[in-house]
Amino acid sequence: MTAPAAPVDLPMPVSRTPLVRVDGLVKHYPVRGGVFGRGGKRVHSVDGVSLEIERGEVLGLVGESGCGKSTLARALLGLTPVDSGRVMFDGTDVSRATGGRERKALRRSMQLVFQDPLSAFDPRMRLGVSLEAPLAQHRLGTREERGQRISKVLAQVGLDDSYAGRLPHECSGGQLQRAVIARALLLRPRFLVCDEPTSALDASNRAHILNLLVELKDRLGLTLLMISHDLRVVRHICDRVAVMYLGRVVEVAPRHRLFEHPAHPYTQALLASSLPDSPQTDGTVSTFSTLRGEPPSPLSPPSGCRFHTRCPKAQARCAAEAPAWSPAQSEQQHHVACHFPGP
Ligand SMILES: Nc1ncnc2c1ncn2[C@@H]1O[C@H](COP(=O)(O)OP(=O)(O)OP(=O)(O)O)[C@@H](O)[C@H]1O
Repeated sequence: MTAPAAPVDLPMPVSRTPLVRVDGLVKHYPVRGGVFGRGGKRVHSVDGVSLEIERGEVLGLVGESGCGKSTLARALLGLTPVDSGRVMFDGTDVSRATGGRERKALRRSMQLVFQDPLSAFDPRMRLGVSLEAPLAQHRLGTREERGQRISKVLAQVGLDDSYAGRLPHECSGGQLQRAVIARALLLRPRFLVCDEPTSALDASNRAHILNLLVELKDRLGLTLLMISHDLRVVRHICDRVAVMYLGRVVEVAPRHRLFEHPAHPYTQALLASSLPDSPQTDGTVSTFSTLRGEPPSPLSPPSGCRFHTRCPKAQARCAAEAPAWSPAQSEQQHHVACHFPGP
């Protein structure tokens, strides 16, 4: 099957040494069976995404459910084949790293922190056994050295050695999420993709886990991609934020710029819907319109700007032409893909 062409390339500012660089990434899923199968339709999950993640930063990725965040994350990690585009991790092409040694090195460097701690571990296995598996798979250390490594990562996430002997159901949700993070740290990665790491937790555990991630990032020199539909999570810990809508990134900005001067109407609506009482820099409360209606189907996304069917500012041009990237209000690090950006 021929790969669909990237509908738009989204040229982003090029940093000399980003840890991760994504160029025009496209991932469409074929729909088999059912009424859609006959027409050979495809789900446009990720549709021409380009972005960079700097070393040592926490990049937030936000957007409504189904906009393609997890698909993008899996593609970044080389866990799903892409149709076109490229992911470079520290100079290595992730999608082309097929050699055993290169793939193994990438697997060790890039780790995923799952969102549901309960399903992350085999319920019948003690945590220590589950934690030893990745070390054994990579043939790292003797039995004793693996035990020492497990103790070390457990300590790093705030759990004592006794947790190695526990079954998953003998831990609370917060403790289990710490164990999930410990497992991600076992192989000494440099890049963690955290896919909704706190969505299954209550407010107090959520704050503890987010603080732990920031602390580990600083202590271990990690780079993080923090995926969340919850803007409060992103506001809490991210340096920059990328906003995704229906398979495309529409705005990227440093955190304070995004929350105080959102330029894309979608970002503005997302903020107004999720954080209605959030004060602006001038002390007033957001006056942006909240999100209207449901996102269109990713099986046949709208032409031009994908947000035009829900956008309060939409004009004829928005349906006809996909907007190119431009700096928002001449801010170097703030970029937006919109024909009519701004307040
Ligand atoms: N394996 C798959 N086969 C077919 N369609 C898929 C597959 N995985 C994801 N999709 C579709 O791709 C689109 C993007 O899904 P994805 O899970 O990446 O979005 P998301 O933003 O992470 O959503 P959520 O926040 O709900 O997890 C959705 O329409 C989804 O149904």
